[in-house]
Amino acid sequence: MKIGLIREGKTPPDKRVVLLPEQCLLLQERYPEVQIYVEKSPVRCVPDTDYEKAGLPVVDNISVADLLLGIKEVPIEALIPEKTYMFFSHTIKKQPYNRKLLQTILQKHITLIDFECLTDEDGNRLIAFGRFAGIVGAYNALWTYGKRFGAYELKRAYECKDYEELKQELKKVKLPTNYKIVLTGRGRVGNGAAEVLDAAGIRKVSPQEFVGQTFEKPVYAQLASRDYYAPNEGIYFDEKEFYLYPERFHSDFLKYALTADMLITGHFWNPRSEPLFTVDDMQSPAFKIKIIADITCDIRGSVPSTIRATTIESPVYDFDPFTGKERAPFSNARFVTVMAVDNLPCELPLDASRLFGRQFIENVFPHFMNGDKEGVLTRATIAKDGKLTPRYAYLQDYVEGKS
Ligand SMILES: NC(=O)c1ccc[n+]([C@@H]2O[C@H](COP(=O)([O-])OP(=O)(O)OC[C@H]3O[C@@H](n4cnc5c(N)ncnc54)[C@H](O)[C@@H]3O)[C@@H](O)[C@H]2O)c1
Repeated sequence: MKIGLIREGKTPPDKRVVLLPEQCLLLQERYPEVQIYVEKSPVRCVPDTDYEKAGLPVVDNISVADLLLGIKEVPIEALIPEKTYMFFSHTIKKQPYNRKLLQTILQKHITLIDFECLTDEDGNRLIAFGRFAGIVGAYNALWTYGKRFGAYELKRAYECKDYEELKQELKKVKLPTNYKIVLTGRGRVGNGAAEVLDAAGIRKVSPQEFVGQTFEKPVYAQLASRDYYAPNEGIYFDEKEFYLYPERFHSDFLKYALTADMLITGHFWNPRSEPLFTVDDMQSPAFKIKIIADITCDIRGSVPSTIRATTIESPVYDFDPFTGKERAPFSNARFVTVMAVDNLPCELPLDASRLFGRQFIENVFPHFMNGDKEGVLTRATIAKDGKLTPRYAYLQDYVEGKS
C-alpha cells in the first residue's frame, strides 16, 4: 500500500501533518507492505529534509500514492481522481463553504474517509486534536490574564518550540489569592486544559468547595455536565437522557458565574441545550467572570459573548454586556475579555501532530489491515465510487444545492 502525506493547501496554511518522520518509519516497520511518500511542503512543521533524512521519498507529485493523508480541506484543484483521501472535510453538517469540495470529490470518484467520523461502536472518536486544543486554550486564558491585568508577560503558545517550553513559561503565571477558574468538560479538551492548570500550580478543588469556600491560593474546578445542568423535572441527573434530550434540562451554571473570575470551556454543546448563562446575567454586578476562554467556541452558542471566532494572530476581544457589542481588547474594566480561537492546536503543531500520528497508528491504521472487520472505516466513509455512502445519503440535497 502506498501512502502519501499531502501538502496542506488551505489558506492560511496549516502546519500540522498526520505522521512525523519517525512515525512513518514505525508504520513501515509494522507493515512491510506499506511505503510512505511525502509531498514537498514549505509550511509543514517538519521540514522536508527531516523526512529525507529518515529515508522517505519526498516528491513533487504525490499521485504515486493510493491513500492520501491530510489535515484540512484539500483545495479542489489539487484533488486527484480515483484516490482515497483522509482529512477533516467539514461537510457532514452541510457546511455551505465546502459544498463544492464534496461535489468535486463525487465527480472525481474519490473515496473520502473523514477523520471526524472515525469512531468505535459506541461513537467514541478514535482520533482527534482535542487534548492540544485544551492545552493551548487554557494557556491562552492565562496569557490573557497576564495582559489584561499587567501581571506578567507570557510568550504566545506558537512562539514556544514545543509543549515542554510552554510548561516552562507557565512558571511566570502569578494569580491572586482566591482567584477562581471554572473549567467545563471532562473529555479531551477539558482534560488538556486541566493539564495546563495543574502545570501552572493552580490547585484543583471540587465544584462544591469552589462555590462554598475561599482559598489562600488560586484554584480551579473542573465541571461535568451534571454539575451545571439540572433536570426540569425531578432531581436525578441522567447523563444518557441529557445527551439525548438536552431540552429537558436547564442551566444551573450561575452559581459558578457569581464566584469565578475566569471561565474556560471544554464541553461539547448541543444547540438544543440552554446556554450556560445569558447576556442579561452578564449585566448583573454580581456576575464576576472577566475572562472567558471559550475553547468549545460555538458562535452565539453556550457562551453568549462568543459572537465570533478569533484568530491566532489576534486571539482576544472585549465584550460589552450592556450593548452586546465587541470592543477593543482590555479597553474597560466592566468588559469581559473573550478568547475564542477556533484552531488552537495549530499553535503547537509539532506536539499536536505527534499525538495525532500516534492515534492514527494505534487506533486507525490497523482497520485497513484487518479488512475493516469492525466497520470503522466504512462508518467514516462519506463518498465512494462517485456516490454518497448510505450513512451519509442525507447529504444528497446539500450536494445538489438544495439545502
Ligand atoms: N477551539 C478549538 O480549537 C477546538 C479544537 C478541538 C475541539 N474543540 C471543541 O471542544 C469541544 C469538546 O471537544 P472534546 O474533543 O473534548 O470532546 P469530548 O467528546 O472528548 O468531550 C466532551 C465533553 O462534553 C461533555 N458533553 C456535554 N454534552 C455532551 C453531549 N451531548 N455529547 C457528548 N459530550 C457531551 C462530555 O461529558 C465531555 O465532558 C467540542 O465542541 C469541539 O468542537 C475546539
